[in-house]
Amino acid sequence: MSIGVDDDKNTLAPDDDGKALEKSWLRICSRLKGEVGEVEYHTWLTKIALGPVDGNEITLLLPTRFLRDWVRSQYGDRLSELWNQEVSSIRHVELQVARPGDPAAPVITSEVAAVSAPTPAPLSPGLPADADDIGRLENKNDIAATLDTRFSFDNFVVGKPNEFAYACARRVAEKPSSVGFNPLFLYGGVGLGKTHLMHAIGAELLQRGNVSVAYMSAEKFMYRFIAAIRSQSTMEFKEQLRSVDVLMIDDLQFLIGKDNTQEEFFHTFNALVDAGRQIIVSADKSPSDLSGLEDRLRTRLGCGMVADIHATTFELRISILEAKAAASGVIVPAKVLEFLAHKITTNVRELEGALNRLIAHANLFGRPVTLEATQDVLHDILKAHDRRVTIEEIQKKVSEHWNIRLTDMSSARRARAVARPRQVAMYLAKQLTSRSLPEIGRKFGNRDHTTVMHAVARVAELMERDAAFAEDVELMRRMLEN
Ligand SMILES: Nc1ncnc2c1ncn2[C@@H]1O[C@H](COP(=O)(O)OP(=O)(O)OP(=O)(O)O)[C@@H](O)[C@H]1O
Repeated sequence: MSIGVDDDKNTLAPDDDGKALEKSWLRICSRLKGEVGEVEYHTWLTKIALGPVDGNEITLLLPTRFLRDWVRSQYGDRLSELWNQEVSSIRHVELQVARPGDPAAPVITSEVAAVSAPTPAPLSPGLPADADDIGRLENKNDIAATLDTRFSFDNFVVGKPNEFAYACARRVAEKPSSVGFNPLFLYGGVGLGKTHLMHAIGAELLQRGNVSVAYMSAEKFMYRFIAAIRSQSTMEFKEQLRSVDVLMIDDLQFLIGKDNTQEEFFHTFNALVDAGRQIIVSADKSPSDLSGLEDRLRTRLGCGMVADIHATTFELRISILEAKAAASGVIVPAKVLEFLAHKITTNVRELEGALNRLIAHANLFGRPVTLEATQDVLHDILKAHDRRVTIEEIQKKVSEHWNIRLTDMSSARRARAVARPRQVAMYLAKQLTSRSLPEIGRKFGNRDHTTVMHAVARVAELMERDAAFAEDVELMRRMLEN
């Protein structure tokens, strides 16, 4: 969940009392302001506050979850780059929700920083902002990480592609360490809900009480391990890890090629499983496909329950969007949800990000969400997902289907046998690409954008009235999308 960059330039002095960081933060704020402009900066970025630094990670705090998610999706990478440029030892920016009275509570916000010289901030590396979401652990701070309370079983939308993984996760949350479910190995493509399920398991276990849970990414595991070696406290680190009831390691593929960390993980893994503790691991591939991991580790990882999260289906994407739209309280028309589910197909995180942007826009400007507004607000995202269908392909397929000449897509002929397929092609160009109306018009013999608008409206109207025609157009769309 943290954002990282790689580069080595300036480093943070070990005895830095926070002043250098404050100065860096001031410079970052002023650069950001210059880059995004006054309005954006004041809308989204003035509420960020400096949190603690822990090794190569700096925490930035935001007052609400909504702002945290927004800043993460829109500015996360840039913040990370800017921090790394300022202090090369900082490779990760962790965005968290601040809590009042938190020991690591923010003192320097970007708002303060942007207008006046700050007073020094106490940058004590205390508990993370969501400290009480952490499982009960001896020496809590060292190995525990926050569980993200956004991710629960209740808000995980279940469909065919993920029902098995979901059932396994629930089972482990109810009865950890059952034979056959230890380890639980969750795998699947990027952004399909592995982390969500792990956090949900953690939250459920903690709610049931009396267990200690540790969750961390494999990357964090490695950094902690290296830090322990540096500070000559590996024994302590091992003991902490081996004292938990449930250990969850996310994105295990990160350990490929990191032989020493793998070795350490292998021993921890064995010690925990042998002691009857539960291990939950996620990765982007199945244990047998994780070439680059040691064989003995792969074999052990595959010994328990291996559950695959498959790519989403259109139906699942619609259900996820419906659930998230309902939770936001903003009315998002079914047409818009379908449009998004058609356009963004591979990654739920991106799908969610697109919806969040629409919702933020609607909230900010008090305007209803419409298909037109969606195409406008999400122009950049849609463009990135557009590569599959070009207007030329649409014209070719439609001409073949209605048996007209390809040149008639641009000709001035107005006979219905030609004009109707041309209108359908314009309609599909509007639906399946992110080209603007004037751009589409140009591709159809330099027609005016109002002609395209008329064509789009006419085809939509005909589809409402004529089921056979609607079926034809839908068939075209599916053929073009595949
Ligand atoms: N079935 C689902 N129901 C609700 N939300 C989902 C579902 N699947 C994924 N998400 C959401 O999509 C986003 C990405 O999910 P998550 O971080 O769990 O993916 P991941 O598989 O761990 O990705 P990565 O491979 O990048 O680690 C999260 O905000 C999560 O809540």
